[in-house]
Amino acid sequence: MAVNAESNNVGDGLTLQMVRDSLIRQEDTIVFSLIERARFPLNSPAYDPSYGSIPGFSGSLVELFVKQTEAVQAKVGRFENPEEHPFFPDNLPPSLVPHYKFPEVLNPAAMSININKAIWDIYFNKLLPLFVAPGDDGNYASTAARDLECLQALSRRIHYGKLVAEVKFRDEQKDYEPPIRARDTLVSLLTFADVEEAVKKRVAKKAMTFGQEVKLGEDEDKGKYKVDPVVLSGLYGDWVIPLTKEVEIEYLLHRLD
Ligand SMILES: C=C(O[C@@H]1C=C(C(=O)O)C=C[C@H]1O)C(=O)O
Repeated sequence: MAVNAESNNVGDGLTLQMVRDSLIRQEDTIVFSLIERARFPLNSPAYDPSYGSIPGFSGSLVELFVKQTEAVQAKVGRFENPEEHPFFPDNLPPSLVPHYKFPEVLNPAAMSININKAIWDIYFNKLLPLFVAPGDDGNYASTAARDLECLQALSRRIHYGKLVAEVKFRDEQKDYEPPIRARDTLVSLLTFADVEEAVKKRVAKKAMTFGQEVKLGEDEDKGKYKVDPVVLSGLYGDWVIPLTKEVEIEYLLHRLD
C-alpha cells in the first residue's frame, strides 16, 4: 500500500523514499503554519498562567485551549491514528466513533514513545521567539489556535521518526541489530548528512516561495518574506531534525524488545 497523500497513512511495502516523500509534504504544512503564527506578535499573556485566572483551571490560556481541543479531537478519534500524539495524554476521553483499522507497521514499543513534552517546551521557549515579533495585540485565542496547528504539525513530523527508523531497520537489519543489543550509539548509522542538507535548503526555499508578498504590477517587493527563510531553515537544522533523530533512536532501542 502506498503512502496516502491525504492522510499520510502508511502500510506494508513501505520504503524509505515513501517516508521521505511524506516528510517533504509535511514541510509544506509546517512552513505554512509557522507563517500563519507569525501574523501575530508574541502575545505573551496567552502563555502566562496568572493571566485572567481562569475559573476551575490552573494553567495558561494556551494550555486550556490545547487541552480542550485535544479532548474534542480524542472523542472523534484523532489519537486512534498511530501517527498522532497528544500533548496532554492524561485523562483524555475515549473515542466515540467507530475504530478504523490503521495499518500496523510499527513495533508495539512505538506506542510508549511520545516526546511532545520536549516539543512543547522547545516550541514555546526556543522557537517562538525566533520567528514572531515581540508585542501584544490581544488576539490570544487566534494565537493559541495557530500555536496548536504548529505544534501538531511539528509533532507529527518529529514522531514520523518512528517510521523512518522502522524502514531503516528493515532495510539494514544486520547493521542495526548489534548496536541495538549493545545499546550502543545509533546516531551515525541513521544519519544521512546529504538528506539533512537538502531538507534545510528546501525549507528555506519553501519559506521564500510561500512567504513572499504577492503583488500585481511594478511594485513587487522582492526579498521581503513573512518569515525569514534563514530562521526557518535554522529551526529545522537545530531542532526539528535532531528531535526526529531522537525519536528514531528511542524507537530503535526498543525495536528488539
Ligand atoms: C529522517 C531521516 O533521518 C535523519 C533525519 C533527517 C530529518 O529529520 O530530516 C534527515 C536525514 C537523516 O539524517 C531520513 O533519513 O530521511
